[in-house]
Amino acid sequence: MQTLKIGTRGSPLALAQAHETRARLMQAHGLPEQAFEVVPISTSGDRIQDRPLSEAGGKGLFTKEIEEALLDGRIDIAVHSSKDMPTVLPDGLELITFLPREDARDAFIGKRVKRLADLPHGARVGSSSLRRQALIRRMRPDFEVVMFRGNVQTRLRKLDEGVAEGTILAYAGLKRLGLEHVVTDLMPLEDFPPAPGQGAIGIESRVGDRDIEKMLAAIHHVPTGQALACERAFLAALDGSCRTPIAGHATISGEKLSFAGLIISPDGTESHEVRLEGEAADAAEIGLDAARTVRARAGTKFFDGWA
Ligand SMILES: NCc1[nH]cc(CCC(=O)O)c1CC(=O)O
Repeated sequence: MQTLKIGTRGSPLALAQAHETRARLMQAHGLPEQAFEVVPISTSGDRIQDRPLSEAGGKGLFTKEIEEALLDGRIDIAVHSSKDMPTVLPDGLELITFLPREDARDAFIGKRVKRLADLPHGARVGSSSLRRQALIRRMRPDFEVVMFRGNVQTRLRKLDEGVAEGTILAYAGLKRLGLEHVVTDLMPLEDFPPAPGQGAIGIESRVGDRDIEKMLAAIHHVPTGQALACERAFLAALDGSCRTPIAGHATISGEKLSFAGLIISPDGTESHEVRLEGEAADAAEIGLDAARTVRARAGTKFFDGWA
């Protein structure tokens, strides 16, 4: 039998996610480890460390080289953090397989205090995500947000060195790395809504590759797929103005879906929220509807300021 090649980035988180995917495929199909090979691929996003990704070219930076390998047949599937995936994929590729979502919340890591709200006036908080920066400023305009990139270990070192007094990261990523012990608090979904796709591992494949599609169908988690369809439709409908921080989170309960979305100015002073419920089967329409609603609430002037 040929080995199935699983492509992903070379970061510790990407490799952990590829290994989780392999374990689920082994379990679902009764296959040995040797039936799979994890292929690490370096992307432009991994190489650019000195500026925010939103300035360097955005999300596609983490996927381009991996998608080329998938289209060339050097790998058979690609494992991604769904959050890092652009809403429009290259022709011939699809993102239709999702593993059961991990906790989607953001986590706070404080050096001296446990909670973000307990930091003293004027404290420095590290983050390079536009969404987190804006949400931090909305909660506490007195804080100074400092640029913080790099992997978890680098960020923890920066806290030790006193560059900032706290930072915010996705809880899901920390859990997958076995680092949940560094977390001092979890941010509530209501005040600090996560990015669309946060916490969900997505598996990209070639359109029409029947054997692979069948193999992946066995590990696909339907409710996560529905939540992601809603969140990604919301994001896609608002993406035109890519400097606007966007949050969106859908939860599924039986046949029902609840969605909460938010757009916020980078300085945190103006934000617009939307909440919608409906049938899980209409996930994408709910996301699109939510985007229309929030766009109408915000007015066109909202997007003009920093687009
Ligand atoms: N942009 C980096 C990125 N992409 C996915 C995760 C975490 C895992 C996830 O959300 O599934 C992270 C790190 C972070 O935001 O802290």
